[in-house]
Amino acid sequence: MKVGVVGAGLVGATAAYAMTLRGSCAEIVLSDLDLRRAEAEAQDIAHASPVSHGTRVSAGPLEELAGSRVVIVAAGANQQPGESRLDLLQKNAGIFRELIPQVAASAPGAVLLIATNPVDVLTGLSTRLAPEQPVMGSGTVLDSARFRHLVAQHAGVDATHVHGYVLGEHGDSEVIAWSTATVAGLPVADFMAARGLDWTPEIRAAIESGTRDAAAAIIGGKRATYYGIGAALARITERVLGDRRAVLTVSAPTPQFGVSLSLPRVVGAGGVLATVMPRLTPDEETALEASAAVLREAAGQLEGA
Ligand SMILES: NC(=O)C1=CN([C@@H]2O[C@H](COP(=O)(O)OP(=O)(O)OC[C@H]3O[C@@H](n4cnc5c(N)ncnc54)[C@H](O)[C@@H]3O)[C@@H](O)[C@H]2O)C=CC1
Ligand SMILES: CC(=O)C(=O)O
Repeated sequence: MKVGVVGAGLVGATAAYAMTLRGSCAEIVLSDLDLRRAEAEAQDIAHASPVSHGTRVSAGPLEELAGSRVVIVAAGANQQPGESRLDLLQKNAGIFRELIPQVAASAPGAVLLIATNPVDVLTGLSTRLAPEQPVMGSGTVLDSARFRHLVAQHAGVDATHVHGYVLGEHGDSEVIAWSTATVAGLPVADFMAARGLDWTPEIRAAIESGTRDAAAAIIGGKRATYYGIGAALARITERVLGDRRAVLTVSAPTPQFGVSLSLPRVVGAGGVLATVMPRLTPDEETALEASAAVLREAAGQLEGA
């Protein structure tokens, strides 16, 4: 099972490293405009292979993506401190208009997994640029992981026993859907009460801002985020390769909202197999519609540009 990674920068290389350590696939090919960088990253990651799962890791031009089952796209500019993801739109859309048709031609049939920001708008653009190809974006898989991590920290449990979804934009308007959140199968407030833990509006607000503002905080401290997204991309890729039918908040075009955004979706071979619309509170529904409106406006800026 072969996976392509286009854009061998911090995100693409970290995703390849995560897949190598996890044994997600048999072969990884890295491609980048800067082929020397891709070759150096591939060589460095390949040195982890004999002491992990023996994954074959190489670098090459886009043509070498042929035969990939999934191609992760992480090519393009990242945020500078103070920039929003949407500020990257015109620059990265310009890159995608040239790149995505070439990726699709090189790896027909592969699921395109978009990571480049603003990921929702670029996922929508990619579905138009590669109409024959299954396309999804990493969306709020990372944000949902950040949310689960923070709830788990407060609850004092392993984060794999915390569930809950962040919906809408992977960005400032994202919706932290508390109504979907559980710890050990209990609504969060019930779990905290059962364990005698404080559960105040201030604690909830801190978890919300810690989730929404995580990227800005990390970029402020070390200029980029890559470990969380690298692991998330490996996980999504494995779910496609293994046809695992995992429920993940990936981004995909959503007719109900007229734009690509994140909702819980069943992910397996071929990408998104179904969407599961959660039962939200009225406030969450309003926030989700507002997030969709932000994305529709951003997507509208691409038309004719
Ligand atoms: N979806 C998510 O949750 C996350 C998304 N990101 C996004 O991922 C993207 C990449 O970020 P980093 O890896 O930190 O940036 P980076 O600057 O380290 O790497 C970007 C790479 O893209 C390459 N590139 C540019 N144009 C290309 C083209 N036409 N063809 C092939 N390669 C090309 C560059 O040569 C560079 O190696 C950014 O847009 C960033 O905002 C970052 C973190 C999380
Ligand atoms: C940069 C980015 O999108 C993130 O870390 O969430």
